[in-house]
Amino acid sequence: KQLAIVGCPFSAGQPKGGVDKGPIHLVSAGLVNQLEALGWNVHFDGHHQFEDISIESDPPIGLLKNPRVVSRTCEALSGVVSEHAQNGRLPVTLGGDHSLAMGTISGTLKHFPEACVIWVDAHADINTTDTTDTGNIHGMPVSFLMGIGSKVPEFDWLKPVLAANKLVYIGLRDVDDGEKKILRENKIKAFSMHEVDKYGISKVVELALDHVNPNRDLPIHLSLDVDALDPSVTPSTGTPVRGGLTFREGHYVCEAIYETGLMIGLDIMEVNPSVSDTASVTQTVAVGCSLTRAALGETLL
Ligand SMILES: N[C@@H](CCCCC(O)O)C(=O)O
Ligand SMILES: [Mn+2]
Ligand SMILES: [Mn+2]
Ligand SMILES: [Mn+2]
Repeated sequence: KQLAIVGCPFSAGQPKGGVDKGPIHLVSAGLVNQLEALGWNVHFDGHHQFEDISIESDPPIGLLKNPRVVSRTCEALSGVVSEHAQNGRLPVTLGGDHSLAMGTISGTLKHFPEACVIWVDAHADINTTDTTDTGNIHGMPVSFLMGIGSKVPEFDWLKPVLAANKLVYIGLRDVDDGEKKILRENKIKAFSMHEVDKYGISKVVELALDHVNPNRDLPIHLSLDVDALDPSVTPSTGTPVRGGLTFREGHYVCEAIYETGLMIGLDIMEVNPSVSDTASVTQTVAVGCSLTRAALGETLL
């Protein structure tokens, strides 16, 4: 069992400093040893300093902030991730903000074009250049991966690789009006916190898999934003939203996806060790590590 930890100190998809330090905190909390203890052969060749991608100037394009840095970083990340997948290593990307998913998901889908994506998040991250209110590209990766909305030439390298029927959300509770319209128009399946309350998390995971992976024969890319969990569980993140997944619900999702034996890509995103006090940071980093372990085979018995 081979995996590669791809540490991505990156924050240009959103305005808050600190999320670039997420990967460093996760690794220094012992994640490599923890995964080796689960029997994984872990490839970790240090954090990829994508941010040394020198951009002389990166003025906004419309509302979009840092578009060139985000685009070039994701393009480089896509190559790193697909190379690991090519070499039989499961890429585990540690963010960094969620705009990086343009790189991770295009990278894994290059090698596993029939893969489905399970997006665990408080947010849909599917704004387009026309619908974004903030211009923060971490709120937009899914629209770029699906080729929805007006083209942005800087992102021409990213071809539409994700079909609506291969995407499913779990944990949504803070979706912009423009995004709600996009979800409806594209018939994208989403299990919000209302459905989690209504059906319970195990039924939600089963229904989500039934939708994108009915025969349980397609590879799965799990893209997890730690803000999917309640802020009482993962407080140190840039866009916290009340009413999220409990500690156990978050871990159940990861455990259940591991149990399918189909996971070929994992993203652990939006840990921001600069948000909140030390105790909150320590807790959030510890939960990030335990979610990662749960997605990679750690069991309670
Ligand atoms: N929908 C908001 C918030 C996005 C939050 C992004 C996070 O989920 O990665 C925006 O577009 O700025
Ligand atoms: Mn490497
Ligand atoms: Mn997100
Ligand atoms: Mn989010």
